Amino acid sequence: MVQKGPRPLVLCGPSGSGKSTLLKRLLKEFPDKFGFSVSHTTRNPRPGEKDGVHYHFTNKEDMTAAVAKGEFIETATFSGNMYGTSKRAVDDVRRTGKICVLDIEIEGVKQVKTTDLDPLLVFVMPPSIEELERRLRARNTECEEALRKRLDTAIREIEFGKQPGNFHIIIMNDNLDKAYTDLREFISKNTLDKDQALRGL
Ligand SMILES: Nc1ncnc2c1ncn2[C@@H]1O[C@H](COP(=O)(O)OP(=O)(O)OP(=O)(O)O)[C@@H](O)[C@H]1O
Repeated sequence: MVQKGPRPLVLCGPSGSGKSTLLKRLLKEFPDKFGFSVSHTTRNPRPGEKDGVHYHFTNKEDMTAAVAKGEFIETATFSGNMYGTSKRAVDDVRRTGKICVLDIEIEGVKQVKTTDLDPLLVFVMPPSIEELERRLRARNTECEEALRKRLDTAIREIEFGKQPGNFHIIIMNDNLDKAYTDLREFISKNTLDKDQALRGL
């Protein structure tokens, strides 16, 4: 059972839409207000990624066993790799009194909606598929095949993101400063608990 605490924040959107960039800015500006739920993944670390910080890096066998034991809130397979949020990862953040931020896939969002987590649901929208491709190419973290898969998936994700009722807000990440301001404003307005309100926003 996930412990009660501040309402979590879910960031979802196609690969390359800017979730990590927005999240990094939020955590940098408000280090004492937000905490990142560290996901598990079976994919290999990218250069610079640290185990336990960016992800808990694991393998399919261990992760499948932990999922079977009911240790995960949501899991998804993406580009051939498993991803998931463990109950412990969310509890670790909630125990500190911070707002727990989850960066998850659409399948994960659907699963989270069936739990009592009750998060604020944010979809980060890229300006276009063409621009998404430009950004992913410039990031230079994927091989051609992985990039193609991400772009194909992005088309379906954008459709889901646009459907009314699937998210509380769609943040258009055309201009990064504008997208960040929109995100901050949304969180500020929707943080109902006065104690966790983002004073000074
Ligand atoms: N508004 C923007 N304008 C231009 N470039 C941007 C903008 N937002 C993000 N980027 C760049 O696009 C790339 C993808 O962004 P980011 O890594 O944050 O995406 P992501 O959604 O977290 O992707 P993934 O799900 O694969 O981790 C990065 O190189 C980032 O610097």
